Amino acid sequence: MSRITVEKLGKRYGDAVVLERVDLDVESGSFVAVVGASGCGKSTFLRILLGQEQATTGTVTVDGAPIAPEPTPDRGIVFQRYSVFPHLTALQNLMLVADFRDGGPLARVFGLRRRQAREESLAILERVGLADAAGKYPSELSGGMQQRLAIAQTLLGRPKVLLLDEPFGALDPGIRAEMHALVADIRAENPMTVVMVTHDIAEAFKLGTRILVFAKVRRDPQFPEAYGASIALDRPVRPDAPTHAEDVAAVAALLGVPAH
Ligand SMILES: Nc1ncnc2c1ncn2[C@@H]1O[C@H](COP(=O)(O)OP(=O)(O)OP(=O)(O)O)[C@@H](O)[C@H]1O
Repeated sequence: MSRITVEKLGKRYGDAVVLERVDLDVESGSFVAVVGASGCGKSTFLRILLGQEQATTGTVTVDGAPIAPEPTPDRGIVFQRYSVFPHLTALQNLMLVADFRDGGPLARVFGLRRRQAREESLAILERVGLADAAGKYPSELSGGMQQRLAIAQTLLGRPKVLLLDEPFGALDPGIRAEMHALVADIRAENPMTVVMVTHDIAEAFKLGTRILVFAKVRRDPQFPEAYGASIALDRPVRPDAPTHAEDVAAVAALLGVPAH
């Protein structure tokens, strides 16, 4: 597990300020759900946590160390539309991750470890409901199936920090509920720190242990790009208050949407 510390983070693209004064300390093992209006900088924030994007000001550390600019197996991400490798079957896509996790990208895993990697890959395919699709190529899978394969791929990497950018948005409600249960199970098996962006307030309260609302705290109607979003609300999800009615209302009010 990993502790994430964000201090005085700011991000601008040209003259447009996207994020400003973001301060955040995420305890190891937390599940932080981030909500906010479209375009307020949530994905940008995740890309900074991934190391894919540089902050303009401020610092981000994981367990006290700056974020490495290149991907590492410690951090896994699932995007809203994740592209898996098109020239590999579902099983091969997963075995590639197991190879990478167990020995780095150039390592070949032989013998017993390879058999274990295959078994583990088949097991997670089963858990995401793709057992019958092991030999299929991504182009032969529906969008929702590809997304489930992408989720399986990231979970198989057993990242210490899991970043989720609306990973369930395109899935139908039944499958989405199954994926929620899978993420909860995998978290129980392999403790990890999760930051998830979602548009769905109910999903945020269902999965999160803490809810953040990103919104502009300062505004200038003449110059809308002069100020960026920061954390406008930060609430723990209290297990003893199963309906979260007051907190849901506070989040919905900030987002300008009905609280139901
Ligand atoms: N590479 C980039 N260059 C210039 N502007 C960018 C870049 N990436 C994002 N932006 C701008 O930064 C702002 C924040 O974008 P971002 O995708 O982080 O928002 P978001 O909150 O994730 O939105 P959504 O909920 O719609 O996915 C937007 O105005 C976007 O146009």
